Amino acid sequence: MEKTQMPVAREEKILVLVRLRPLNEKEIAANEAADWECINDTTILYRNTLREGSNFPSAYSFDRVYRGECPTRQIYEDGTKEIALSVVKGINCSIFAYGQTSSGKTYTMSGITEFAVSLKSNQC
Ligand SMILES: Nc1ncnc2c1ncn2[C@@H]1O[C@H](COP(=O)(O)OP(=O)(O)OP(=O)(O)O)[C@@H](O)[C@H]1O
Repeated sequence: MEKTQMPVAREEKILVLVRLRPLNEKEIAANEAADWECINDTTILYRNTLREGSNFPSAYSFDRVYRGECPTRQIYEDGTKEIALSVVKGINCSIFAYGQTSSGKTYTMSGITEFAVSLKSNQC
């Protein structure tokens, strides 16, 4: 196929967002420090000194990353609202959370579900 006949690149269908959880009371009391830091809107940095000298990269980029203090509302607005609206319009899509235990999956998914439900009831 000639280059001019190549199909136009399709828009990306999968969006990967990373949300850092703030340290909880127990972690603060134990003087723990967060291992991850958002250094801009798309990159997180691993800053555990145990990894010093390792060959693993310390910066990882995603479609969007959110600091611990970022409210669920913001994550909903710029990360998942459009997807929720598509579902309301009958387009199949899904949102799922992945992460280690106590990382905030339930907290985030319950929060965005509440916003999505209020969006749907506002549309009825
Ligand atoms: N962004 C956040 N801001 C404040 N508190 C948070 C945040 N994320 C999680 N938490 C709190 O951290 C604790 C663990 O969160 P959560 O239960 O959502 O984790 P989980 O990933 O669903 O855990 P598990 O895999 O064990 O079910 C909860 O007490 C929750 O309220």
